[in-house]
Amino acid sequence: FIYKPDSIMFDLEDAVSLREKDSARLLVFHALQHPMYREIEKVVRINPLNTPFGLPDLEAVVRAGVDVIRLPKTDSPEDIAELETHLERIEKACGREPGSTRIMAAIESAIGVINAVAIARSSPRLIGIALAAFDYVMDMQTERGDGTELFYARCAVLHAARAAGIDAFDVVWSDVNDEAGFLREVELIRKMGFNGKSLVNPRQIDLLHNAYAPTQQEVDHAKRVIEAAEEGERNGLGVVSLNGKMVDAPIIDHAQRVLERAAASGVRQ
Ligand SMILES: CC(C)(COP(=O)(O)OP(=O)(O)OC[C@H]1O[C@@H](n2cnc3c(N)ncnc32)[C@H](O)[C@@H]1OP(=O)(O)O)[C@@H](O)C(=O)NCCC(=O)NCCSC(=O)C[C@@](O)(CC(=O)O)C(=O)O
Ligand SMILES: [Mg+2]
Repeated sequence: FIYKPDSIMFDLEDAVSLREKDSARLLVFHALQHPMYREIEKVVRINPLNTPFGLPDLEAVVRAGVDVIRLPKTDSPEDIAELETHLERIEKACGREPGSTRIMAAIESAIGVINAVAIARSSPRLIGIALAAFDYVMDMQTERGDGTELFYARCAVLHAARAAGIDAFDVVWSDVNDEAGFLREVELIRKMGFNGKSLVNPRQIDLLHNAYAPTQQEVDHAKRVIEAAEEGERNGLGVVSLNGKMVDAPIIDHAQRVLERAAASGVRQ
């Protein structure tokens, strides 16, 4: 995988026309079992369970070894409970370890945003919740713009994820040729605290990883914080100072996170 994505997502929902739902499902069923995808986290966006395609999608991809189900248009914790009931049954039927299929809930409506906390806390299978903008702005009777239209939804989804201890993923950026616009949006969501973003094109992978990578300056500072903290500990001090600034537990945690992110994504270019 030359692009080094964190995971790969196969879509059976809105990127697949109604006439091609069955053939797409079969393709994904085989792709999931291909050795090429053995090492990477495999996500499948199934169709909603209130359509004729949702359950056949689930039956096929769980048997084929999917890692994470992305449930589109999640409006309530009951949607997750329904998915879980089916997952338990299918895992048992095909001999998969119970609970091993994880869930990412995509929130795409006003009611989904309102219920974000209940959704995020509804299952131990949830690895994260994602905001999906295009359906959401339709529901809100507005349109995609500079992000003002997503202001409340982003805050709500992010807080729900944090309160539940799971990841939060931002919306897709669909104009793949507008690199500057993509980077502006990435900068905003990184500062807000999102763990990342759903992507639609391989050209976006490196840009996103690079924007999330800490700068050399941040890495150097994090190392000095850790050194100062270690020295403080040797001297029995709870709080130490580095260049006149207080270094205490949250600052040390932050420094450790910067170093972890550098180990995962390198240093920003
Ligand atoms: C955007 C574009 C048409 C641009 O085409 P272009 O042709 O200009 O792309 P190029 O860069 O020229 O391609 C260079 C090379 O990369 C290959 N390549 C391109 N894309 C690739 C890819 N995704 N995966 C692997 N490979 C890829 C390509 O095959 C070529 O390979 P090669 O020929 O070998 O050189 C194309 O990317 C694309 O279709 N993306 C997927 C769209 C998608 O997934 N939509 C559904 C999810 S959103 C949604 O539903 C809304 C939502 O529901 C969201 C939510 O729920 O979050 C809501 O409500 O908001
Ligand atoms: Mg959608």
